[in-house]
Amino acid sequence: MTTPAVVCIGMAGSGKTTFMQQLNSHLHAIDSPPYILNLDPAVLNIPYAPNIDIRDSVNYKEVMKQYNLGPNGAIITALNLFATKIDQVLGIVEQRAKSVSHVLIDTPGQIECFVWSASGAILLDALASAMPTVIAYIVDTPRTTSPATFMSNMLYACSILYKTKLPLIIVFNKTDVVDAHFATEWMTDFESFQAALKALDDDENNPEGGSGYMNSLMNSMSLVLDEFYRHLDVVSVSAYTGAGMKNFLEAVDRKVEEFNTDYKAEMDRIITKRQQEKEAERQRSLTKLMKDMGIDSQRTTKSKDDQAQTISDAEDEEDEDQFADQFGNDEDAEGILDPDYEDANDSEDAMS
Ligand SMILES: Nc1nc2c(ncn2[C@@H]2O[C@H](COP(=O)(O)OP(=O)(O)OP(=O)(O)O)[C@@H](O)[C@H]2O)c(=O)[nH]1
Repeated sequence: MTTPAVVCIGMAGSGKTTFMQQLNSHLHAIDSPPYILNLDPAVLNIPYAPNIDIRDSVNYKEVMKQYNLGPNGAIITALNLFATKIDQVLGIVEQRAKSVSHVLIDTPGQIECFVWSASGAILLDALASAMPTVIAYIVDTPRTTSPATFMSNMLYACSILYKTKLPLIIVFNKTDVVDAHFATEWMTDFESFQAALKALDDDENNPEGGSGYMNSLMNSMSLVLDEFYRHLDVVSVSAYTGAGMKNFLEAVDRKVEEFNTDYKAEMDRIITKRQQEKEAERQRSLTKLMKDMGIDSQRTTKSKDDQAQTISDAEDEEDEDQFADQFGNDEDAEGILDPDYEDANDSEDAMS
């Protein structure tokens, strides 16, 4: 499938939801409407109409009450509950994606709840195995003008790239307030960033000026980031005015190409693993069923020398041989879900 999925990730208040709204309007205006998923269970109002909304299947407040959780724990648990439905959701998305230009996904502002949770990984893996998937990391440009904050933000983006292994676009948002030129310059010209760091250090009145240790750390970090920047696409947008949406879509196209050439092999490995896990699960259920029905297990594991009595017997043997080749060790086929996921599965009350 070639319709790309764009997953919007960004710190709280960076403008993900507004960006999604603007992108949605832009795509409608150019007559290529997207399909939209909201994965933020705690959001109150969404200024666009999502096609699939996590809030329709998981009641966030009920999750908080039932599990006695705080806001972040409840977001993670809500995502876990939603992940139990991923096969159904993906089936619908794959079906609908055929008739839309893009699949857009909004995520919670608590980045770690999504990127670092088991359910976030399951959702992203499932998505990337079905269609080219690109991360749009939304940055609040006016809040990133100091070199130290800028570097922290870029390190966060780097950790997302490292964790998801998906192509990443840095989206400098709110450029109607502050032009992102300073940021793009820092990313392309190492010396200008060093100069900004030095100016910060020389300014005695600036509380962000660091100690000798901090300065040397920031210098080393900026060298590491220089390598990270080479693999990125950077765009400046204003989710408020709509500026930069065309550039963003062009960047998505470039990243889709990169996904197909660089990331597909890794994704294919994940698909194969998932198929093996499914097959192992099927086989486990079959073995259990046969045991429950009192069918002699010897018959299913008879030696190759035994003569097949019927055609179906012969086919069974073939299947079993293939299975044995693939799953000599049952442990290889253990489920990909964490225990939280299993626990969440037990709870029907929080899910409507
Ligand atoms: N000036 C300006 N304000 C923006 C822009 N994009 C978003 N905002 C404002 O920034 C604030 C946060 O925007 P949201 O879209 O709710 O941010 P979010 O990242 O979805 O927030 P969470 O859902 O809490 O993580 C709102 O007041 C928006 O109006 C922009 O491009 N320019």
